[in-house]
This record gives sequence, C-alpha cells and structure tokens, in this order.
Amino acid sequence: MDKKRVVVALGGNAILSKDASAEAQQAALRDTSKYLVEFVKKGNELIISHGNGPQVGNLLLQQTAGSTKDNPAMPLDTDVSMTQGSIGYWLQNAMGTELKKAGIDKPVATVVTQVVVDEADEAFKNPTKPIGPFYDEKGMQQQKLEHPEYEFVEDAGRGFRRVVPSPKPIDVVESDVVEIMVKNKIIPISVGGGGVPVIKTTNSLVGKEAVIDKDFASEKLAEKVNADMLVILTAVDNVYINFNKPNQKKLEKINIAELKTYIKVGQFAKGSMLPKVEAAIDFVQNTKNGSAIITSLQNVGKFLEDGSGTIIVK
Ligand SMILES: Nc1ncnc2c1ncn2[C@@H]1O[C@H](COP(=O)(O)OP(=O)(O)O)[C@@H](O)[C@H]1O
Ligand SMILES: NC(=O)OP(=O)(O)O
Repeated sequence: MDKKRVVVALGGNAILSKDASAEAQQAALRDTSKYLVEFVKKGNELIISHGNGPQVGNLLLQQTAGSTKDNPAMPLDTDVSMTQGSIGYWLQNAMGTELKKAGIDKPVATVVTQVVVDEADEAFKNPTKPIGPFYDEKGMQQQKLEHPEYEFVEDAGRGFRRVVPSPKPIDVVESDVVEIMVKNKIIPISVGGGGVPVIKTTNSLVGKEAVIDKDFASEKLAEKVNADMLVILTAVDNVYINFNKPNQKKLEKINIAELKTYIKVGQFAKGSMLPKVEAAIDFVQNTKNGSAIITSLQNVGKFLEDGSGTIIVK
C-alpha cells in the first residue's frame, strides 16, 4: 500500500470484551496498539477514533448510583467527553509504548472532539443506540422500576440494553486541529465515542444528551481531514453476504453500487454491520479517490501486505 492518510475506527472488542476494569481495558488497548503501529511503520499518517458504547453506559450507571443533590450525576454529553478522556488516556499511553518499541518518535494526543448534530434529528425522539451492560429480563425490569424514563431493546439475542438517541453527525468542530496535528507528525485520537454531540446556536455550541455512532463520526472526520482511507476495524476479517449461513460469502473488493444492492435486500444487520457499510459508502461517495476498508484488528498486518479485507471503492 502507498503511504496514505488513514482514519482508523476501533470497534468494541479492541477495548472491552467481558472485564470492564481499567486494567483489562488498558491491557486490551496495549494489544490493539501493536496492530495500529503497523500503519505508522509503513509510513502512513494515522488518525485514531474509537467507540464508547459499553464505557459510557457503565459510566452513567456509576454516576447515577453515586449522585446526591450536592454532587449530581453528569449529563450524557459530559459523560461522552469523560470517556473520550479515559479511553484516550489509555490509548495514547499504550501507543506511546508501542511506538517507542518500534523506534518511532511520534507523539500521540487525544482531542476532546465536539460533533455538530441537528436538534431536529428524528433520532432524538427515537432512541436506538445500545449502551452499557446487557441485562436479562429481570435485570431490565429492575432498571425500569428505578428509572422509568429509560428505554431498552433486545440486542441480537444477547440480552437487553439501554438505548439512547443517536443523531447523525453533520460536522466535526475540531477537524482543523486534527489536520494540523497530522501535518506536524502527531498522531491524534479524535471523535472518540462518536464525538460529544452539540447543536449550533447563534454564538455557541450546546451539548445534547446522545451518543453518536463512531463509524459515522469517523467517516465525517475522514472527509474533513482529507484522508485517503477510512479503515473500520471490527471483529470480522470481512463483510459477508448471507452472514452466518451455510452459503455465506466474503466480500473482498467491491464497488458502492454493488454494496447498495446488498443493503436493499437486508444483507447487513442494523446496529452492527449496516452502519459500517453505510459509513464506508459515504466516504467513498463523498471523496474523490477515497477508499474504505472493513476488516479485523488481527488482519491489519495482512491487509497492509496484500490488501486482504473488504475494500470498498467507487
Ligand atoms: N453481513 C455481515 N458480515 C459480517 N459481519 C456481520 C454481518 N452482519 C452482522 N455482522 C456482525 O457485525 C459485527 C460488527 O458489529 P459490532 O460488533 O456492532 O461492531 P463494533 O466492532 O464496532 O463493536 C461483526 O462482528 C459480525 O458479528
Ligand atoms: N459511540 C459508538 O458508536 O460506540 P460503540 O461503537 O462502542 O457502540
């Protein structure tokens, strides 16, 4: 692969699987950083983004449980900024170590990033973004008793999860800062957790309680910083049609017209693979020569060697 400016969006398993302790998440990110450094070793300009669904939901629970009148729980937009800080800290620390081991002298820094959304976005009336832990039926009913305003969905046979609004990103407020960092050989971590949702008023940006999808936010950032490539890392090496069926078939190099026909027939699960595919299409469609890749963290080395993974082109 030629040297490129690459935005890499990290999926959930890159940070948190079962153990939600700081130690376990830091250990996962140390492992993740080994793969991310491969992009830098090959001379690419790297920009990192990450999800926060499990972490922001857990933080909300901690906030709510410990709150008092004098020490109130923070609102969701502030919680998103807090997860940008905590995950950013773990990641820049882990990346620092791996870069040093590789003999690369490049600072890594987290940008608390605000992302503009539309106050009229229908998503505010229809929460769809799952956050925090999974509950069984009893646990979910208990949560509803304590917090009647919470809404839950059944998440792919794995249990119930709280859902919050997830408006579409319109603009990344700090994208110029991110681009300046990249031009100065700094590796930025930006739009963590999809960015802090804000709406624009005449003179201000005002936080809104929501969690933006990190794949859509990463796409918007990639456009704004003139990236050549959007890489979405998740738990599978490829996108599949007929996923998990005996006749499943992996997609390798595919153009956006073909991918759109697969979307129309419901090949990609809502809330998991569909947003990734849609973000990939948006990036390729909205840029002159941009390509998007969906693959796994473990496949990064192979992708950089021989382009394996699902590659979305015009
Ligand atoms: N058509 C498909 N091809 C590949 N994976 C799919 C497909 N449909 C659903 N998936 C599932 O979507 C998952 C990725 O979504 P998700 O776990 O929500 O992403 P993230 O890694 O960002 O947390 C994959 O690991 C896979 O289990
Ligand atoms: N904000 C966001 O999309 O997080 P997850 O990828 O962890 O769901």
